[in-house]
Amino acid sequence: MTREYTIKVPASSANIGPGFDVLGIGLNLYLTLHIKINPNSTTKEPLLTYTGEGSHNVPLEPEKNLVTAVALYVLRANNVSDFPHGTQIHVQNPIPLGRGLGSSGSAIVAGSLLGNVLGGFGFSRQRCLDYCLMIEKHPDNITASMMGGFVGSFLRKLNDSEINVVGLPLSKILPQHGATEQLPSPQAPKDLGTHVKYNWNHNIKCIAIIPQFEVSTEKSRAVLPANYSKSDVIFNLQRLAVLTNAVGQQGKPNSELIYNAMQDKLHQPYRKVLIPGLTEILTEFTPQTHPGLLGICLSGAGPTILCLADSNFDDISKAIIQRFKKENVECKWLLLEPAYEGALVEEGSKL
Ligand SMILES: Nc1ncnc2c1ncn2[C@@H]1O[C@H](COP(=O)(O)OP(=O)(O)O)[C@@H](O)[C@H]1O
Ligand SMILES: N[C@@H](CCOP(=O)(O)O)C(=O)O
Repeated sequence: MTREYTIKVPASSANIGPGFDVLGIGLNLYLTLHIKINPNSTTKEPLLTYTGEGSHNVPLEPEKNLVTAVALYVLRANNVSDFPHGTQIHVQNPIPLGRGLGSSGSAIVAGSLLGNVLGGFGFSRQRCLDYCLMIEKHPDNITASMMGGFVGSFLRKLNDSEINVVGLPLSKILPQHGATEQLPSPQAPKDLGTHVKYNWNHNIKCIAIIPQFEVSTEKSRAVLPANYSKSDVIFNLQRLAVLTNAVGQQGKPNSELIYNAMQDKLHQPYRKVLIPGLTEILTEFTPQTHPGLLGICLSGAGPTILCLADSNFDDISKAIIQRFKKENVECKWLLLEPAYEGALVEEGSKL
Protein backbone atom coordinates (compact mmCIF):
# COMPACT_ATOMS: atom_id res chain seq x y z
CA MET A 1 0.00 0.00 0.00
CA THR A 2 1.23 3.50 -0.84
CA ARG A 3 2.35 5.42 2.26
CA GLU A 4 2.32 9.22 2.43
CA TYR A 5 3.79 11.58 5.01
CA THR A 6 4.41 15.26 5.60
CA ILE A 7 7.35 16.45 7.70
CA LYS A 8 7.39 20.08 8.89
CA VAL A 9 10.50 21.52 10.53
CA PRO A 10 10.76 25.05 11.95
CA ALA A 11 13.58 27.45 11.16
CA SER A 12 15.58 28.62 14.17
CA SER A 13 17.43 31.54 15.64
CA ALA A 14 20.35 30.42 17.77
CA ASN A 15 22.39 32.14 20.50
CA ILE A 16 19.95 35.04 21.28
CA GLY A 17 22.95 37.15 22.31
CA PRO A 18 24.75 35.56 25.28
CA GLY A 19 23.76 31.91 24.70
CA PHE A 20 26.39 30.98 22.12
CA ASP A 21 25.91 27.28 21.18
CA VAL A 22 23.32 27.00 23.99
CA LEU A 23 20.09 28.91 23.29
CA GLY A 24 17.75 28.64 20.33
CA ILE A 25 14.21 29.53 19.34
CA GLY A 26 12.24 27.44 16.84
CA LEU A 27 10.55 29.89 14.43
CA ASN A 28 7.25 29.55 12.55
CA LEU A 29 8.84 29.35 9.11
CA TYR A 30 8.71 25.71 8.06
CA LEU A 31 10.85 23.51 5.84
CA THR A 32 8.26 21.01 4.57
CA LEU A 33 8.77 17.58 3.00
CA HIS A 34 5.98 15.76 1.17
CA ILE A 35 6.78 12.06 0.92
CA LYS A 36 5.14 9.24 -1.03
CA ILE A 37 6.35 5.63 -1.00
CA ASN A 38 4.84 3.28 -3.57
CA PRO A 39 6.18 -0.21 -2.78
CA ASN A 40 4.86 -1.58 -6.10
CA SER A 41 7.11 0.79 -8.02
CA THR A 42 10.24 -0.66 -9.61
CA THR A 43 12.02 2.73 -9.40
CA LYS A 44 15.08 2.24 -7.23
CA GLU A 45 16.43 5.82 -7.06
CA PRO A 46 14.29 8.21 -5.01
CA LEU A 47 12.79 11.12 -6.94
CA LEU A 48 13.69 14.38 -5.22
CA THR A 49 12.07 17.67 -6.23
CA TYR A 50 12.58 21.05 -4.56
CA THR A 51 11.00 24.50 -4.55
CA GLY A 52 11.77 27.70 -2.65
CA GLU A 53 14.97 29.10 -1.18
CA GLY A 54 18.04 27.43 -2.66
CA SER A 55 16.14 25.87 -5.57
CA HIS A 56 18.79 27.10 -8.05
CA ASN A 57 21.80 25.61 -6.30
CA VAL A 58 20.77 22.87 -3.88
CA PRO A 59 21.85 19.49 -5.33
CA LEU A 60 19.09 16.96 -6.03
CA GLU A 61 21.21 13.79 -6.06
CA PRO A 62 20.11 11.85 -2.96
CA GLU A 63 23.67 11.37 -1.68
CA LYS A 64 24.56 15.05 -2.17
CA ASN A 65 21.42 16.77 -0.93
CA LEU A 66 21.71 17.47 2.82
CA VAL A 67 18.15 16.29 3.65
CA THR A 68 18.38 12.98 1.82
CA ALA A 69 22.04 12.39 2.73
CA VAL A 70 21.10 12.60 6.42
CA ALA A 71 18.12 10.30 5.83
CA LEU A 72 20.45 7.79 4.15
CA TYR A 73 22.84 8.02 7.07
CA VAL A 74 20.02 7.20 9.54
CA LEU A 75 18.89 4.30 7.32
CA ARG A 76 22.39 2.86 6.94
CA ALA A 77 23.28 3.27 10.61
CA ASN A 78 20.28 1.02 11.23
CA ASN A 79 21.14 -1.62 8.63
CA VAL A 80 18.86 -0.42 5.82
CA SER A 81 21.11 0.08 2.82
CA ASP A 82 18.91 2.29 0.66
CA PHE A 83 15.71 4.24 0.18
CA PRO A 84 12.61 2.08 -0.29
CA HIS A 85 11.70 1.56 -3.96
CA GLY A 86 9.25 4.11 -5.29
CA THR A 87 10.18 6.93 -2.87
CA GLN A 88 9.19 10.45 -3.96
CA ILE A 89 10.15 13.47 -1.86
CA HIS A 90 9.15 17.05 -2.53
CA VAL A 91 10.95 19.71 -0.48
CA GLN A 92 9.39 23.16 0.02
CA ASN A 93 11.89 25.51 1.62
CA PRO A 94 11.05 29.07 2.72
CA ILE A 95 14.18 29.36 4.94
CA PRO A 96 16.89 31.49 3.33
CA LEU A 97 20.22 29.67 3.13
CA GLY A 98 23.37 30.84 4.93
CA ARG A 99 21.64 33.68 6.80
CA GLY A 100 21.64 32.44 10.42
CA LEU A 101 18.07 31.18 10.42
CA GLY A 102 19.10 27.56 10.80
CA SER A 103 18.48 26.37 7.23
CA SER A 104 21.09 23.61 7.55
CA GLY A 105 19.87 22.65 11.04
CA SER A 106 16.30 22.37 9.74
CA ALA A 107 17.49 20.31 6.75
CA ILE A 108 19.38 17.95 9.09
CA VAL A 109 16.37 17.58 11.41
CA ALA A 110 14.12 16.94 8.39
CA GLY A 111 16.61 14.35 7.11
CA SER A 112 16.75 12.45 10.39
CA LEU A 113 12.94 12.38 10.64
CA LEU A 114 12.77 11.27 7.00
CA GLY A 115 15.19 8.40 7.64
CA ASN A 116 13.11 7.37 10.65
CA VAL A 117 9.88 7.37 8.63
CA LEU A 118 11.36 5.56 5.61
CA GLY A 119 13.00 2.92 7.78
CA GLY A 120 9.88 2.54 9.95
CA PHE A 121 12.13 2.65 13.02
CA GLY A 122 9.69 4.42 15.33
CA PHE A 123 12.46 6.47 16.98
CA SER A 124 11.48 9.28 19.38
CA ARG A 125 12.38 12.88 18.54
CA GLN A 126 15.06 12.64 21.25
CA ARG A 127 16.64 9.68 19.43
CA CYS A 128 16.38 11.41 16.04
CA LEU A 129 18.22 14.35 17.60
CA ASP A 130 21.19 12.04 18.32
CA TYR A 131 21.67 11.55 14.57
CA CYS A 132 21.41 15.32 14.03
CA LEU A 133 24.07 15.93 16.68
CA MET A 134 26.44 13.54 14.90
CA ILE A 135 26.29 15.97 11.99
CA GLU A 136 25.78 19.47 13.43
CA LYS A 137 27.91 18.97 16.62
CA HIS A 138 26.48 22.07 18.39
CA PRO A 139 22.98 21.49 19.80
CA ASP A 140 21.36 24.96 19.87
CA ASN A 141 19.78 25.31 16.40
CA ILE A 142 18.84 21.65 15.79
CA THR A 143 17.30 21.29 19.27
CA ALA A 144 15.18 24.42 18.66
CA SER A 145 14.04 23.05 15.27
CA MET A 146 13.33 19.57 16.60
CA MET A 147 11.71 20.45 19.94
CA GLY A 148 10.35 23.94 19.23
CA GLY A 149 9.91 26.92 21.53
CA PHE A 150 12.74 28.65 23.38
CA VAL A 151 15.26 26.02 24.43
CA GLY A 152 18.58 25.66 26.18
CA SER A 153 20.67 22.58 25.46
CA PHE A 154 23.99 20.85 25.96
CA LEU A 155 25.82 17.79 24.70
CA ARG A 156 26.26 15.23 27.49
CA LYS A 157 29.66 14.08 28.77
CA LEU A 158 31.04 11.44 26.41
CA ASN A 159 33.32 8.51 27.16
CA ASP A 160 36.46 8.00 25.06
CA SER A 161 34.90 5.73 22.45
CA GLU A 162 31.89 8.06 22.12
CA ILE A 163 34.23 11.04 21.66
CA ASN A 164 35.83 9.22 18.74
CA VAL A 165 32.46 8.51 17.11
CA VAL A 166 30.89 11.94 17.64
CA GLY A 167 34.13 13.60 16.54
CA LEU A 168 34.19 11.85 13.18
CA PRO A 169 34.35 14.22 10.20
CA LEU A 170 31.21 14.42 8.04
CA SER A 171 33.00 12.55 5.25
CA LYS A 172 33.00 9.49 7.56
CA ILE A 173 29.36 9.90 8.58
CA LEU A 174 27.38 11.00 5.55
CA PRO A 175 27.21 8.88 2.37
CA GLN A 176 29.85 9.79 -0.19
CA HIS A 177 28.44 10.52 -3.63
CA GLY A 178 29.93 8.30 -6.35
CA ALA A 179 32.09 6.23 -3.95
CA THR A 180 32.52 2.65 -5.19
CA GLU A 181 32.47 1.35 -1.65
CA GLN A 182 30.56 3.04 1.19
CA LEU A 183 32.13 3.07 4.65
CA PRO A 184 29.91 1.57 7.38
CA SER A 185 27.70 4.32 8.85
CA PRO A 186 28.60 4.94 12.52
CA GLN A 187 25.80 4.43 15.04
CA ALA A 188 24.95 7.54 17.07
CA PRO A 189 25.42 7.17 20.86
CA LYS A 190 22.14 7.49 22.75
CA ASP A 191 20.78 10.63 24.45
CA LEU A 192 23.58 12.91 23.32
CA GLY A 193 21.53 16.03 23.82
CA THR A 194 19.86 17.35 26.96
CA HIS A 195 17.49 20.30 26.71
CA VAL A 196 14.95 22.35 28.64
CA LYS A 197 12.16 24.54 27.27
CA TYR A 198 11.80 27.95 28.87
CA ASN A 199 8.62 29.97 29.24
CA TRP A 200 7.99 32.60 26.60
CA ASN A 201 5.80 35.67 26.89
CA HIS A 202 3.50 35.36 23.86
CA ASN A 203 3.49 39.17 23.42
CA ILE A 204 7.13 38.93 22.34
CA LYS A 205 7.54 38.56 18.57
CA CYS A 206 10.69 37.87 16.59
CA ILE A 207 11.68 40.22 13.77
CA ALA A 208 14.27 38.81 11.36
CA ILE A 209 16.09 41.40 9.25
CA ILE A 210 17.71 39.33 6.56
CA PRO A 211 20.59 40.76 4.51
CA GLN A 212 20.74 39.63 0.89
CA PHE A 213 24.13 37.99 1.23
CA GLU A 214 25.18 34.68 2.74
CA VAL A 215 27.64 33.94 5.53
CA SER A 216 28.32 30.24 5.96
CA THR A 217 28.22 29.04 9.56
CA GLU A 218 31.60 27.40 9.01
CA LYS A 219 33.20 30.71 8.01
CA SER A 220 31.46 32.54 10.84
CA ARG A 221 32.81 30.04 13.40
CA ALA A 222 36.30 30.28 11.94
CA VAL A 223 36.64 33.96 13.00
CA LEU A 224 36.04 33.13 16.68
CA PRO A 225 39.02 32.90 19.07
CA ALA A 226 40.19 29.59 20.54
CA ASN A 227 40.14 30.97 24.11
CA TYR A 228 38.24 33.59 26.08
CA SER A 229 39.03 35.74 29.09
CA LYS A 230 37.42 34.87 32.42
CA SER A 231 35.67 38.27 32.53
CA ASP A 232 34.07 37.79 29.10
CA VAL A 233 32.80 34.32 30.02
CA ILE A 234 31.35 35.65 33.29
CA PHE A 235 29.76 38.57 31.40
CA ASN A 236 27.84 36.11 29.16
CA LEU A 237 26.94 33.61 31.90
CA GLN A 238 25.39 36.35 34.03
CA ARG A 239 23.24 37.58 31.14
CA LEU A 240 22.32 34.07 29.98
CA ALA A 241 20.91 33.23 33.41
CA VAL A 242 18.83 36.39 33.51
CA LEU A 243 17.64 36.23 29.89
CA THR A 244 16.17 32.73 30.14
CA ASN A 245 13.83 33.99 32.85
CA ALA A 246 13.25 37.55 31.54
CA VAL A 247 11.52 36.57 28.27
CA GLY A 248 9.17 34.20 30.10
CA GLN A 249 7.85 36.76 32.58
CA GLN A 250 4.19 37.44 31.88
CA GLY A 251 2.55 40.85 31.44
CA LYS A 252 4.33 43.79 29.79
CA PRO A 253 7.83 42.60 28.82
CA ASN A 254 10.62 44.40 30.69
CA SER A 255 12.58 45.95 27.80
CA GLU A 256 15.45 47.25 29.92
CA LEU A 257 16.01 43.81 31.46
CA ILE A 258 15.74 41.93 28.17
CA TYR A 259 17.88 44.40 26.22
CA ASN A 260 20.71 44.29 28.74
CA ALA A 261 20.47 40.51 29.17
CA MET A 262 20.92 40.05 25.40
CA GLN A 263 24.43 41.58 25.35
CA ASP A 264 27.26 39.27 24.30
CA LYS A 265 31.05 39.24 24.33
CA LEU A 266 31.73 35.74 23.00
CA HIS A 267 30.75 35.78 19.32
CA GLN A 268 29.12 38.97 18.00
CA PRO A 269 32.20 41.23 18.45
CA TYR A 270 34.31 38.84 16.35
CA ARG A 271 31.73 38.37 13.63
CA LYS A 272 31.64 42.07 12.77
CA VAL A 273 34.38 41.46 10.19
CA LEU A 274 31.87 39.44 8.14
CA ILE A 275 28.83 41.68 8.51
CA PRO A 276 29.14 45.38 7.60
CA GLY A 277 27.57 47.64 10.26
CA LEU A 278 26.97 44.83 12.76
CA THR A 279 28.49 46.49 15.84
CA GLU A 280 26.88 49.85 15.04
CA ILE A 281 23.42 48.30 14.51
CA LEU A 282 23.64 46.31 17.74
CA THR A 283 24.52 49.46 19.71
CA GLU A 284 22.44 52.15 17.93
CA PHE A 285 19.08 50.35 18.20
CA THR A 286 17.76 50.30 21.76
CA PRO A 287 14.36 50.31 23.51
CA GLN A 288 14.94 54.06 24.10
CA THR A 289 15.61 54.95 20.46
CA HIS A 290 12.97 52.54 19.10
CA PRO A 291 9.99 51.95 21.40
CA GLY A 292 8.64 48.43 21.12
CA LEU A 293 12.13 46.99 20.71
CA LEU A 294 13.01 44.66 23.59
CA GLY A 295 16.36 43.25 22.52
CA ILE A 296 18.62 42.88 19.49
CA CYS A 297 21.27 40.34 18.49
CA LEU A 298 22.83 38.44 15.64
CA SER A 299 20.68 35.47 14.63
CA GLY A 300 22.72 32.26 14.67
CA ALA A 301 26.01 32.74 12.84
CA GLY A 302 24.52 35.71 10.91
CA PRO A 303 24.14 37.83 8.91
CA THR A 304 20.45 38.09 9.97
CA ILE A 305 19.63 40.45 12.85
CA LEU A 306 17.04 39.18 15.33
CA CYS A 307 14.96 41.75 17.21
CA LEU A 308 12.62 40.78 20.00
CA ALA A 309 9.77 43.31 20.07
CA ASP A 310 6.23 43.72 21.33
CA SER A 311 5.05 46.58 19.04
CA ASN A 312 6.15 48.91 16.20
CA PHE A 313 7.47 45.95 14.19
CA ASP A 314 7.26 47.85 10.89
CA ASP A 315 9.11 50.94 12.14
CA ILE A 316 11.87 48.94 13.81
CA SER A 317 12.45 46.78 10.73
CA LYS A 318 12.43 49.68 8.29
CA ALA A 319 14.90 51.65 10.43
CA ILE A 320 17.35 48.72 10.56
CA ILE A 321 16.95 48.11 6.83
CA GLN A 322 17.76 51.82 6.24
CA ARG A 323 20.84 51.50 8.47
CA PHE A 324 22.06 48.47 6.51
CA LYS A 325 21.55 50.49 3.28
CA LYS A 326 24.29 52.89 4.45
CA GLU A 327 26.61 49.86 4.27
CA ASN A 328 25.26 49.02 0.78
CA VAL A 329 23.46 45.98 2.16
CA GLU A 330 19.90 45.27 0.97
CA CYS A 331 17.60 43.34 3.32
CA LYS A 332 14.19 41.83 3.57
CA TRP A 333 12.37 41.22 6.84
CA LEU A 334 9.97 38.72 8.38
CA LEU A 335 7.77 38.99 11.43
CA LEU A 336 7.90 35.59 13.11
CA GLU A 337 7.05 33.96 16.39
CA PRO A 338 8.21 30.87 18.20
CA ALA A 339 7.15 27.54 16.71
CA TYR A 340 6.10 26.19 20.09
CA GLU A 341 5.57 22.57 18.95
CA GLY A 342 8.76 21.89 17.02
CA ALA A 343 9.06 19.39 14.17
CA LEU A 344 5.96 17.44 13.12
CA VAL A 345 5.49 14.23 11.17
CA GLU A 346 1.96 13.62 9.84
CA GLU A 347 0.46 10.84 7.75
CA GLY A 348 -0.73 12.05 4.33
CA SER A 349 0.92 14.41 1.86
CA LYS A 350 0.14 16.79 -0.99
CA LEU A 351 2.11 14.74 -3.55
N1 LIG B 1 16.71 22.65 2.52
C1 LIG B 1 17.99 22.36 2.26
N2 LIG B 1 18.28 21.35 1.43
C2 LIG B 1 19.55 21.03 1.16
N3 LIG B 1 20.62 21.69 1.66
C3 LIG B 1 20.38 22.70 2.50
C4 LIG B 1 19.07 23.09 2.83
N4 LIG B 1 19.14 24.13 3.69
C5 LIG B 1 20.45 24.37 3.86
N5 LIG B 1 21.20 23.53 3.16
C6 LIG B 1 22.69 23.50 3.11
O1 LIG B 1 23.18 24.21 4.22
C7 LIG B 1 23.98 25.33 3.79
C8 LIG B 1 23.76 26.52 4.69
O2 LIG B 1 24.17 26.16 6.00
P1 LIG B 1 24.82 27.17 6.99
O3 LIG B 1 26.07 27.75 6.40
O4 LIG B 1 24.96 26.46 8.28
O5 LIG B 1 23.78 28.36 7.12
P2 LIG B 1 22.41 28.49 7.92
O6 LIG B 1 22.70 29.57 8.90
O7 LIG B 1 21.38 28.91 6.92
O8 LIG B 1 22.13 27.17 8.54
C9 LIG B 1 23.50 25.60 2.37
O9 LIG B 1 24.49 26.24 1.60
C10 LIG B 1 23.21 24.19 1.88
O10 LIG B 1 24.40 23.54 1.50
N1 LIG C 1 25.75 28.55 17.71
C1 LIG C 1 25.93 28.48 16.28
C2 LIG C 1 24.59 28.62 15.63
C3 LIG C 1 24.61 28.55 14.12
O1 LIG C 1 23.30 28.75 13.66
P1 LIG C 1 22.97 28.97 12.11
O2 LIG C 1 21.52 29.32 12.08
O3 LIG C 1 23.82 30.08 11.62
O4 LIG C 1 23.27 27.67 11.44
C4 LIG C 1 26.87 29.60 15.85
O5 LIG C 1 26.65 30.72 16.26
O6 LIG C 1 27.84 29.31 15.12
